[in-house]
Amino acid sequence: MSIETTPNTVINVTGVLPQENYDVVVGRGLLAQLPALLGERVKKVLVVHPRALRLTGDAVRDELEAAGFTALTAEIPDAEEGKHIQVASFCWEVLGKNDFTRSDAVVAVGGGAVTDLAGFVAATWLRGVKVVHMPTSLLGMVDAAVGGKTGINTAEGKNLVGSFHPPAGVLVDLDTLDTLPPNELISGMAEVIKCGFIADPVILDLLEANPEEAKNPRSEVLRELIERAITVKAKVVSEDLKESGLREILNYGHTLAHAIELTERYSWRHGAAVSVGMMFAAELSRSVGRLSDEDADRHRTILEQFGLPLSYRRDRWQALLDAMKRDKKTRGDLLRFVVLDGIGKPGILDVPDQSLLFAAYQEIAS
Ligand SMILES: NC(=O)c1ccc[n+]([C@@H]2O[C@H](COP(=O)([O-])OP(=O)(O)OC[C@H]3O[C@@H](n4cnc5c(N)ncnc54)[C@H](O)[C@@H]3O)[C@@H](O)[C@H]2O)c1
Ligand SMILES: O=C(O)C(=O)C[C@@H](O)[C@H](O)[C@H](O)COP(=O)(O)O
Ligand SMILES: [Zn+2]
Repeated sequence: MSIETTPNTVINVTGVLPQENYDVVVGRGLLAQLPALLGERVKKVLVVHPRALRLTGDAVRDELEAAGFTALTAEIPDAEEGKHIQVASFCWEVLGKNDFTRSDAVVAVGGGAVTDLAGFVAATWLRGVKVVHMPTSLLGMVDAAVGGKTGINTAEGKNLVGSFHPPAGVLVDLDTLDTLPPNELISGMAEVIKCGFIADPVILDLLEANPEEAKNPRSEVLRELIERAITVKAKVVSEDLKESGLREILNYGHTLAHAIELTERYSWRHGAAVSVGMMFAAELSRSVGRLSDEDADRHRTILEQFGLPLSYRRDRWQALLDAMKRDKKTRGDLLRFVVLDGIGKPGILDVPDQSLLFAAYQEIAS
């Protein structure tokens, strides 16, 4: 009798220099690949994980110790609480007290908040050490762990401090999704849906045809969705790591989303905010005649199908506008939005006239 196993999928990301190329491996039981990925030069490894993933973090540390590394763990606060300068400072202290050198490494085990924080710590320690991401949330797998954006939040907004620091590799172990709470899976689905709207319409077809399977961590449908979304992201960041143009499309829905997250003091899941942000971007695209009614309405149907939020408070407009002025795509007084000219056809809309934004917001305000 033979046990059938699906082979791992490897998606390559091209770096600025050939030695900066890396692989995103998608499969099951991938922990054994970590030592080789870190390489022989690395002697010490800091495994960064949140409280909720203590057992997984310990398992990673034990695997590394067994392979001959000196490995230690840093347990950080959960979710957005972890993306804080004091948490980065705590990690720097651990690295300093344990004499981590430029040939040592950081491994992130957790959702997007952990990969953002650990990536930032790796980017800044001694001006840059190796980082490997082991994302454990859907959102981390399809988005945060790939592409090298790292960062923390400040009192003024989301991800306002950070750097581009691509990982040496990403291990997307689908087994970790078994313990992910369902609402977190739905949050990650918003970024999958985003990839469908900006680049890969097959994602939307798959979601519409298989809504239940898409939510099943063990299904082949979810695996295909994950691989397709990673492929979208990998292609974009391979062309434009530092967001000088094309990469802005990955920010579809995010201008309003980040403003909502700040206004809600990070009590909203990132994907939920992105869902409302995409509704807004679709309305904006429709209002300037760039997106058809049919394509704009498809946002509502798909997002609703997954129980993602579609609207936000009418009375918060001024606070949202103030926060959006600090979005990274803003240039001086000019707010800029990723819009759609059709499914899979993203573009940029410069908005000097705020009444246009207010009108689009009225369409999604509740
Ligand atoms: N750098 C990027 O390119 C990029 C892209 C997208 C999002 N992000 C950032 O990622 C963050 C959102 O990521 P997220 O949605 O993964 O949030 P998260 O990291 O806060 O994780 C969500 C929750 O799920 C828990 N969790 C994660 N994996 C688990 C598992 N396997 N089992 C049980 N619990 C688990 C976490 O402990 C947390 O409570 C945001 O800060 C966002 O800004 C960054
Ligand atoms: O990778 C990117 O580029 C993205 O925009 C992906 C987004 O999903 C992600 O939330 C990212 O962290 C947003 O970046 P920011 O530069 O707007 O903070
Ligand atoms: Zn995002």
